Amino acid sequence: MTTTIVTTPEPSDDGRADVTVGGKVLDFRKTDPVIIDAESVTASDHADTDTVNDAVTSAVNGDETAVHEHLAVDPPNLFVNTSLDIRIRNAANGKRRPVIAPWLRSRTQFVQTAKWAADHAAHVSAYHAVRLPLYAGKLALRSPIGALKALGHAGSWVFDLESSPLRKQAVQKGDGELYLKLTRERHVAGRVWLALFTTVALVAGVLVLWGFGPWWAQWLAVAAVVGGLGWLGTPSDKRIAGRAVVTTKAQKLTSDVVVRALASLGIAQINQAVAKGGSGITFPAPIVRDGPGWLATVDLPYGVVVTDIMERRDKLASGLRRPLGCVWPEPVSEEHAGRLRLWVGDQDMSQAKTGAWSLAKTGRADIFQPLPFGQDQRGRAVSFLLMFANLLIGAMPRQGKTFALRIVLLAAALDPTVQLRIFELKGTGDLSGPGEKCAHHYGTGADDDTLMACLESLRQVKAELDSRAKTIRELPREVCPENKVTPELARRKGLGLHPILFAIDECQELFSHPDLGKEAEALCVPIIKRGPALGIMLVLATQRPDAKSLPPAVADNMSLRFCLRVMGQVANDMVLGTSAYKNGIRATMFGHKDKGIGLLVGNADDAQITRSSYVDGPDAEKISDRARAMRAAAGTLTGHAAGEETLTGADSGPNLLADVCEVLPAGQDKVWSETVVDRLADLRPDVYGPWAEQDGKTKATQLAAALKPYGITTGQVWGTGPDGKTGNRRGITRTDVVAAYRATTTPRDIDGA
Ligand SMILES: Nc1ncnc2c1ncn2[C@@H]1O[C@H](COP(=O)(O)OP(=O)(O)OP(=O)(O)O)[C@@H](O)[C@H]1O
Repeated sequence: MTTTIVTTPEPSDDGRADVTVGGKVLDFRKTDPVIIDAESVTASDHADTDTVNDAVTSAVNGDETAVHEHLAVDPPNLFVNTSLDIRIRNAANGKRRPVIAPWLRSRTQFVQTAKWAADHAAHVSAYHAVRLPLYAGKLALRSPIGALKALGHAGSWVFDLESSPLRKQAVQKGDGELYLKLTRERHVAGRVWLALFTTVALVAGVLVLWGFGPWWAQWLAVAAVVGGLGWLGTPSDKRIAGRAVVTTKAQKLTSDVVVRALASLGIAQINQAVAKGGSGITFPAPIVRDGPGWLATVDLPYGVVVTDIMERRDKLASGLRRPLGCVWPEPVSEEHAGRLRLWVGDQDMSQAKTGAWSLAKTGRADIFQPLPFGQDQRGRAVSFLLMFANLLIGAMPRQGKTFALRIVLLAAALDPTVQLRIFELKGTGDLSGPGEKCAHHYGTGADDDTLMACLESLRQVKAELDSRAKTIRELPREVCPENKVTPELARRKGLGLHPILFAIDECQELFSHPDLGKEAEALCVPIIKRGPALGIMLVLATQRPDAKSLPPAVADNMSLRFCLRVMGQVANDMVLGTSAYKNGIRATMFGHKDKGIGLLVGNADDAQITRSSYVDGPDAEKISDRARAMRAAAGTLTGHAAGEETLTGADSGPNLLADVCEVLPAGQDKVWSETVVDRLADLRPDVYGPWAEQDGKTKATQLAAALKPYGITTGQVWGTGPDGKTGNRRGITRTDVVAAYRATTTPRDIDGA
């Protein structure tokens, strides 16, 4: 096998030197020769020989044994001068650094940085302030030594002791001329007089200060003298003040360290590759600083896939000599299965300080824009667009599922146009902030009443699907070109297209209920499928992601998924989607300490390791108060938050209006009352079955009586019966029912448009 030796071109200003090989830019950072396997450089690699020759000197070496791949991937230590043309070319290719640092351009980042600087200064000042007596004691103890040193230096200067060795040397060499010259230059007499004068002046100054000076000046003088002498008397290897902040600088990540760590995983192909005569491990890009850590891109030996590395993350961390929470291997999905992106943080992600949630203190959210959610392992903000999507959150117990859900609900609460329906089926009141203060429907507990109320709310939302679809269908094209809810439509008076966020925490309680589970599934599936375009978002959270607790028809159709630590492949795939585990998207890699850290799928091309922002209970209450005030001002405080009970719960039976809406499909505007009753009996035989057992006229009277409290009247309607007979009979108008139903669920118009 032949080997092409490529000498590294001279680096650019920033220490980078780019070589174009095979259409890819290889970025070298060292001046060492780089050896790449000739097989990896195809004919096309040499097509643009001018480009390559500018930077690359190729030579063919027939030595079969020298087939190693060593890319100069380690960060540079030296700045090397470069010729002007290469500098210009590299500058043209290079990334321009911003004229004004990004943190100075972003108000949030500026405030964060200023806050950090103020905090830091306050900490350092407080640290040293409490240690001032200690520092004073140290200085006082060291001041006698300092005084002796000062006298020594002064004596040596006055009597010109520094030149004494030179004079001795002149005597030893017998160089009389030099001796005389050195003696003439001594000026000892002048220095003695100056020293005497200075001493007298000092003594006089001390006496004057002692006799006539104010007390503070006397103490200041004592402090200055003792401090100065103490400083002089401090040994060079000792400090006076301690360190207020100890920085733990993480070890630089180099290719050697990465190869060593990979070799420690016990994977046969890697061991063969790194053994003498093996093909080695290649780095298609240099190891670079990336946020608060290092990023290495590695091409694993043939046959090794990234998932092999991910499932040995703990061993990899041991090989890198870093805490587990610092080591984050990921596949590079757009490349081959053996390309590994390894990010090694300076600090354990679970220990690293996350910034405050951006909406924690001020600001309002817009549901049509990405909602701030957390940070990735590199400290970059992670937000996602919940509008037109559904979200599934899953995890083992106590890993941060409810905290993550709460962030989403608080963000939605801060957009007053969003109607919240929140059911927290654990019963601990974790979501009581947004639930009690802002939600249209709110329930807490796993009892039958709460489950029935949740189901009833779901029925209402399900019934909304048809009425919203009809509303959208009937809107002029220019108003609704995409046939979906827009911010303008969501605010339009009377349209009833306001966004609805339906959240169920511990949804397994509902889905696994022997009587209600099936209906809950039947309601959620169409909401998940049709809801997003109609402005309805479903957010489910569960600690038991299995087929019984989370029906596959529900789990399969969720578009956004956030999975915190889970134990196995089944739970992983249930939350993150089929084959996620096989594709290396594994929330099983998280440990017990990784609270709030999970994989977010559906927001970007690749799964994002994300830590949800931390907002504790008291802070959530304050944010909810803010959101409630916004809603009150916008006139969107409805239902539970406004003190009205629009849910009937188990005892009061299902919602008649929602049910009538459901059995009257869009397009059937006028329907005989007896037909409506028959359909209601089909929908819910246990409730409406007895109504349907009566004759046609009685059925109509029964329905009229039931609808009367809602202001709905019946009238003569032309229609066709099940037997095909047509005629004029008592019936209802669909628009009347929809309008009455909306009056119970729709918040008032936001902007009065
Ligand atoms: N983003 C976060 N950062 C740091 N710690 C967090 C974060 N989110 C949650 N935690 C910690 O994890 C603990 C458990 O969180 P949470 O109550 O959300 O878990 P859970 O999965 O909902 O639990 P359960 O299954 O019992 O309902 C919290 O008490 C909190 O201290």
